[in-house]
Amino acid sequence: MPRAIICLLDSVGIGGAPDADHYGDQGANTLGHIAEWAASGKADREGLRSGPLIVPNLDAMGLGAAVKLSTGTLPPGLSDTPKGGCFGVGREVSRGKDTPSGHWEIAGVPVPFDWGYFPQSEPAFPPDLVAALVNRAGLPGILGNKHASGTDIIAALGEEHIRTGKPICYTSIDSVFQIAAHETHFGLDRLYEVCRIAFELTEPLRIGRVIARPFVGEDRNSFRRTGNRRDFAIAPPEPTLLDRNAAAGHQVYAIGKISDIYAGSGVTHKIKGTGIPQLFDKTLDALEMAADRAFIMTNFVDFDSEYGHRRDVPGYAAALELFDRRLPELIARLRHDDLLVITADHGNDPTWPGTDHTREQVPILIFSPALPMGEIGIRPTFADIGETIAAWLGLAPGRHGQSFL
Ligand SMILES: O=P(O)(O)O[C@H]1O[C@H](CO)[C@@H](O)[C@H]1O
Ligand SMILES: [Mn+2]
Ligand SMILES: [Mn+2]
Repeated sequence: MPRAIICLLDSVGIGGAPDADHYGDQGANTLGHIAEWAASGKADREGLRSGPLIVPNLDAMGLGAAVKLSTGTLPPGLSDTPKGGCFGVGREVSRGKDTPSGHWEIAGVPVPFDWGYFPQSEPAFPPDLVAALVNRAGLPGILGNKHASGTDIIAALGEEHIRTGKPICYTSIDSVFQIAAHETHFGLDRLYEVCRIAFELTEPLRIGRVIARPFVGEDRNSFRRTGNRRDFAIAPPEPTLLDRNAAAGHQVYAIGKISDIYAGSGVTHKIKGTGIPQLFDKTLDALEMAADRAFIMTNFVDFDSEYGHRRDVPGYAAALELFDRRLPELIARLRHDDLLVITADHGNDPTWPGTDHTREQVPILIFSPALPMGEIGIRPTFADIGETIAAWLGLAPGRHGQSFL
């Protein structure tokens, strides 16, 4: 009996989105640029990695071929002849280049509305929203109130936050309201409670997520965000693949950020984890436990949060190489009729200006011992991924997308 697994490499885009220019992202190519920089020695970091990007296992599944299909150019060091599985390219129809938009569409539900966003001007948040938050959460005020990189703003305002007890509120070009606060000086539970109130206040503005960003350390040189991040997210507007599989009585394993991204909907087994090695281990554990017709989905967030937003090319390259080294362990554990999909939700080109996501197409790499090699072309919506898995698991077709098998 079949099972299906998605390893979602958060932000590992492969360029080529036809609407990239609407976002100022024409030419962005997360994977392609990392490979180029690595090949020219610009992704070297002592003690971490050096030289060309080494990802033979992803490449054997068609990563290089997918980038070539997406952009017309084969990145240096990659191959355009896969050794197994099916490869293709996913194109997003949802207008947001954010994590929920990408994930929901992958699970069969393109986002039919425009998210709310906060302006680049300062203050970024409407005064009545701030007043309501301060009042309801009993806060002495807030800090930040602007677009920012999360690590930069903690370095800049963390000491003042500890002194004043005012949480640091910031946003980005995504539909987010983020709150950074110290785990002990402010308190983790208090931070979550402030976020819960903020979520109630921002939901009518169609803000996709309120994100708790706890950190530790005593000064700007030692502040460090912890794994206790929590996302308070709007629920998808229609039943996703997760809901459909759970409603059919089958298991749905949500590993890492997945449960938060779908607001817990359709999740039967929520598994926490941080960092690529641990998330990989949890994926192997889930595969061990998973019953027939189970769906397992893991979000590997570090590509995005630790390296893409931080514009850290060597770090991103090393993370790809780490994932690639582990991949054979997963493939070796697949049963005959298990289906593995490796894909991404958007781009976050670490060579691009700024610190935000980039509008890109994504790789779709599919492997099953039961599946012959093939190419599935450029798919007009990420929802084709969800429909393929739905068909594989024996679910009725959904409203969006088509199976490519
Ligand atoms: O700079 P940090 O706090 O990592 O924020 C990033 O993380 C958010 C959620 O993925 C994005 O909207 C982006 O702003
Ligand atoms: Mn993402
Ligand atoms: Mn991100």
